[in-house]
Amino acid sequence: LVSCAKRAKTPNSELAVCRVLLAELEAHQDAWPFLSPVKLKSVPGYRKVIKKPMDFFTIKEKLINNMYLNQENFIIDVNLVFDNCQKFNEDDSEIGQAGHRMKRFFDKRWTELLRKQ
Ligand SMILES: Cn1cc(C(=O)NCCCNC(=O)c2ccc(F)cc2)ccc1=O
Repeated sequence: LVSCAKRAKTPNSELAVCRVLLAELEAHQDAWPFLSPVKLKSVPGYRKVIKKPMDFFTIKEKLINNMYLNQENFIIDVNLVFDNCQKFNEDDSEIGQAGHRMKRFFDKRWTELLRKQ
């Protein structure tokens, strides 16, 4: 028998993992700084320092509107949230600490979910 070709992951099954993971990020107790876009008018300097703002609500919108072609683009946006946070906030600040905890959580869950696929 010819061995069946490795089943290609269809984009929607790839993105299903992204939806699961985003829901877990949003439910995390340290998610509060990232749930909505940083208010550029009320956070002095943010607009100048952070060239590509990103947040979990925007990521959810992009998932719903099929703006991610694959998991990679989703991961890039999630990491943008954490990279922006590290750039703008001191490591020992409230928001800086939340960002480090959220990044550790994301990295752990992503590898767990990917190993399962
Ligand atoms: C990532 N980042 C966030 C802020 C920031 O000021 N973010 C808003 C905090 C206030 N938002 C809340 O407290 C909140 C939001 C939603 C919710 F469901 C419960 C509480 C500033 C710099 C920065 O780099």
